Amino acid sequence: MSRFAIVGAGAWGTALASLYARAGHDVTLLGRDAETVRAIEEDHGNPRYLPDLTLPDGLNATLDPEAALGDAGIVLLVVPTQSLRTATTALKPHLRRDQLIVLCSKGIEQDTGRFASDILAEELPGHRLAVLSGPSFAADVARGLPTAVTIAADEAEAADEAARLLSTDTFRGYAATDMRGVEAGGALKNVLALAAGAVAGRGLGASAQAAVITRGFVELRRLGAALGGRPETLMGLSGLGDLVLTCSSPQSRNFAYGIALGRGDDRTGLKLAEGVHTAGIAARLAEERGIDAPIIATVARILAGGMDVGEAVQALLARPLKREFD
Ligand SMILES: NC(=O)C1=CN([C@@H]2O[C@H](COP(=O)(O)OP(=O)(O)OC[C@H]3O[C@@H](n4cnc5c(N)ncnc54)[C@H](OP(=O)(O)O)[C@@H]3O)[C@@H](O)[C@H]2O)C=CC1
Ligand SMILES: O=C(CO)COP(=O)(O)O
Repeated sequence: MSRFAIVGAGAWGTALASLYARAGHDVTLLGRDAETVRAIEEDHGNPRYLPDLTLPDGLNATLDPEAALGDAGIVLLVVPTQSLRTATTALKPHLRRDQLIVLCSKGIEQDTGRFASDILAEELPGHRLAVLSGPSFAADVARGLPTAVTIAADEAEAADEAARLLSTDTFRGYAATDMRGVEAGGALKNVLALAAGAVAGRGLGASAQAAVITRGFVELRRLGAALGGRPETLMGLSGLGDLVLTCSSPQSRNFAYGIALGRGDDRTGLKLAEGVHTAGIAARLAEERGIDAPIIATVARILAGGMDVGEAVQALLARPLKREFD
């Protein structure tokens, strides 16, 4: 059994910690909020991020980075993308080159256009990295429901090894060598889920929602490929698979945020929706590369306050007709 350290005691970090503790691994969750750490240790729960779930007995939580990371063989980084650089910098003195670092965030750093693996390469050069991404709601994984994800590393053997280490009897990891494609799919599907949610929230109908998901997938494939992802990765679990999940369930925080946008509801206090932080930079990356991505650009404009959802729908429908496949 391996020693796991999981950084970030939010919904996804706590779910992955539960998964690996149930599978018999020695797991320590590193939090930064004393009450959350206390609740995990003493009450076997994380009411702030995963209410109504009982966490397994063997799951430890701490505020002390050295206690969590010191003798861990596998370190999962599970913080929001915009916090990843700060979190990594703070942990640097506690991390070792022989540890496998697994990146679980889904987004693009908004000031730099960097993905998680770029941030790690800059902040912790020479460390072994894997990316874990795919259709996987925290509450499902924490409950032990069957889940399949992509686990990518630079080399095939390293990816196979990471997938073996990170799979359990309910959590099936498919190995891949296209880290960039996996990261691009995970980041862009969140932006598209905002669009699909806005369509649902505005009551535009199931047909419009299917159109947005399908045309959104065209944009994910175009931009994902321009950013260096392989077509088959973008068609896989971490691309199409996660797009389907996130664009079709209010359990998704991005879809739920989109619903609020579509309804014109107040969005203060909603849970983390990574797409809100990724939309602007994704639109900019598309523009810089000459990639046609009107849905992503429209989401970015709505979030920046440049148009409302009604105007956005009119503008998208008024675009010149074109061939479906160019
Ligand atoms: N939830 C899900 O179903 C899934 C989420 N993901 C991805 O995982 C990432 C994390 O999401 P999720 O756990 O759901 O988010 P949550 O909002 O539920 O939790 C985020 C956690 O990160 C902590 N955190 C934030 N900044 C730092 C920092 N600088 N140092 C240490 N801890 C920090 C927060 O601490 P505090 O409480 O103190 O603010 C909080 O515990 C996102 O990129 C998301 O897209 C991927 C797959 C599934
Ligand atoms: O990434 C996820 C599912 O794969 C979680 O989606 P949300 O962040 O939208 O809740």
